[in-house]
Amino acid sequence: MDKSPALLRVHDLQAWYGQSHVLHGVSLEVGRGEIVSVLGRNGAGRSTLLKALMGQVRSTGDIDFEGRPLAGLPTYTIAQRGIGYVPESRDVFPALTVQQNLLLGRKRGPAAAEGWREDEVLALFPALERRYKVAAGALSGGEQQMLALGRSLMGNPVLLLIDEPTEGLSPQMVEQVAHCLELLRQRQVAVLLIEQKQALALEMSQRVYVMGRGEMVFEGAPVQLAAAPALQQEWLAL
Ligand SMILES: Nc1ncnc2c1ncn2[C@@H]1O[C@H](COP(=O)(O)OP(=O)(O)OP(=O)(O)O)[C@@H](O)[C@H]1O
Repeated sequence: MDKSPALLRVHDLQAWYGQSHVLHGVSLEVGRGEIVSVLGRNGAGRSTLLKALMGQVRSTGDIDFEGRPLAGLPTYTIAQRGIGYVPESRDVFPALTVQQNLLLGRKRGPAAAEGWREDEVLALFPALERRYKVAAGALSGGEQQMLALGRSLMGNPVLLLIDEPTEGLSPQMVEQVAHCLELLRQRQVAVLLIEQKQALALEMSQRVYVMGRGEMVFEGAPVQLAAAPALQQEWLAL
């Protein structure tokens, strides 16, 4: 398949919560500037995959980013290497204002001259601009999700791991997230996306993985998945 050279290479990733073995040898690649989605039913292990990449759950396996190993490094160092992470949990500092949250995002990622400017991030998410001086804890859930995404851009990531960015958002905000993904693509920021809205994920992605019970069960182009109804029925239908 035609794709850019791998930016992220994961091989035989296993992960556990206590005694519970959740990832059973996951392998995947993300090319430089590539948007890749991981689809699956609830509980398939997609969020755990992102957490394992960020060093937040007990795991084994090889993880190489820009040709250097990542496994075993602390989350802070992984972020400094250029990987941004937007978890499902609306990860903002509630007592700090929108502005302060965005500025903290700048400190999380690698220092670089060509980072996202604050005004560019605010232009993407007008609700944040309107509430610039408001404490993040007073924002709606959807606005907090926008802020978490905006803050991760401020860290100037090379690769963004995004977990269900559109969950619970209004249609207008979903459009803003889609526009954000489009800009990431244009700027050659790679994305590993978990997205429950399958049509959106397929539209935005160059490649798709499907996960089932802690393993990858499909890898291919969105059109290949669309042409595989039996596979969709087995691993994606509710
Ligand atoms: N903190 C935890 N402790 C124990 N088990 C967990 C924990 N978090 C998730 N699990 C279990 O790990 C498995 C994978 O969950 P995970 O959240 O990665 O799935 P997912 O594909 O992201 O689906 P969802 O959208 O429901 O989060 C599930 O069986 C889930 O119950």
